[in-house]
Amino acid sequence: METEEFGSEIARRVIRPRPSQSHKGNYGRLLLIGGSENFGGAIMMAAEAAVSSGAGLTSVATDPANLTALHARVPEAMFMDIHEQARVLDLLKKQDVILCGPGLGNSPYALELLTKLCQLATPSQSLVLDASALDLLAQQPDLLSLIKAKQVVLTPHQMEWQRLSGIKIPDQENVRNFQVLRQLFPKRNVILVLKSNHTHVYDATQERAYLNAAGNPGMATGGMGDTLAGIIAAFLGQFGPSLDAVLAAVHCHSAAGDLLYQDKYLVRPTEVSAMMPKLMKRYSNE
Ligand SMILES: NC(=O)C1=CN([C@@H]2O[C@H](COP(=O)(O)OP(=O)(O)OC[C@H]3O[C@@H](n4cnc5c(N)ncnc54)[C@H](O)[C@@H]3O)[C@@H](O)[C@H]2O)[C@@H](O)CC1
Ligand SMILES: Nc1ncnc2c1ncn2[C@@H]1O[C@H](COP(=O)(O)OP(=O)(O)O)[C@@H](O)[C@H]1O
Ligand SMILES: [Mg+2]
Repeated sequence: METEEFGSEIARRVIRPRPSQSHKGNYGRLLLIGGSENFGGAIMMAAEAAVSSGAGLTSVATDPANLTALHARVPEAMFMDIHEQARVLDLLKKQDVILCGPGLGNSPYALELLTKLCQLATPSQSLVLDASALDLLAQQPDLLSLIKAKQVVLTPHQMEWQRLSGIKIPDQENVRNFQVLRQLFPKRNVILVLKSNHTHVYDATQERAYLNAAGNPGMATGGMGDTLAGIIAAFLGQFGPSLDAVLAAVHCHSAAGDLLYQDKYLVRPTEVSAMMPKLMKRYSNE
């Protein structure tokens, strides 16, 4: 099975100049769910990435311990107490994109909320599942059959994919990944972003595999995946739920990292977010 390499061409195609006649409602309503008391940074980095990548409206359902830091770091984002379940589920209904998982943890409440999310996400919504959400699904794979969302994007690193798919890291090649995706998602409305130093993207609809040409080892820093998840959510909300939007997000995340790596030994995830507006402007004009 062939693997197609992708680079900046996809970002140039997806990211277009914004029309004057537009408002925040046109660029995606996002709900980000995650950030336990101990892992608040993960959902804050995802929120910062989403806002910096052009999301129209970003809400964050997280532990109240993170409220002050979230507002100090990303005042553009709206806060909701993750424990107020009825309010979170009500807010969920009004979203274009829901990202669940960064720093969520694996508490019984996290599993309860993820279960409701799988049940309630509608066919007009996109769902991005990352980090703890993937580990919870590895424990309860039956939840996947509840999902009615239009588009599901899974963003595991290799260890998370091993837990969810049962495929050991050295064996995570194209054919086996597609076999598991078919089993987990009979409707095949899923895109797998399998993260590593050579991130691959698997589109289950077309059964095609793509290889990200950009990226560097300076990006091997905690929070870099949380940042990617926020960028993917923002691109889905703003450019529509498509494979191209996901590929463009994966490319931009790595390309921003490569620009920073030119004169820095390491790349901080928050610097990648800060680079996004400039990078998107450049691609939109090319
Ligand atoms: N500042 C924060 O609050 C952060 C919180 N985080 C959260 O911490 C929780 C646990 O996530 P982790 O990913 O740390 O834990 P995991 O236990 O899922 O995976 C991490 C381990 O997997 C192994 N591994 C093998 N191949 C890998 C690959 N290609 N990429 C990455 N790891 C690979 C590594 O040994 C690594 O230590 C998640 O909820 C996550 O969102 C992390 O995102 C880091 C930052
Ligand atoms: N050596 C590397 N080369 C290129 N990209 C890397 C490298 N190491 C990590 N990355 C990227 O950083 C991100 C790490 O994601 P993840 O492990 O989920 O981080 P976290 O959960 O800490 O936010 C992925 O997008 C991955 O492709
Ligand atoms: Mg991660």
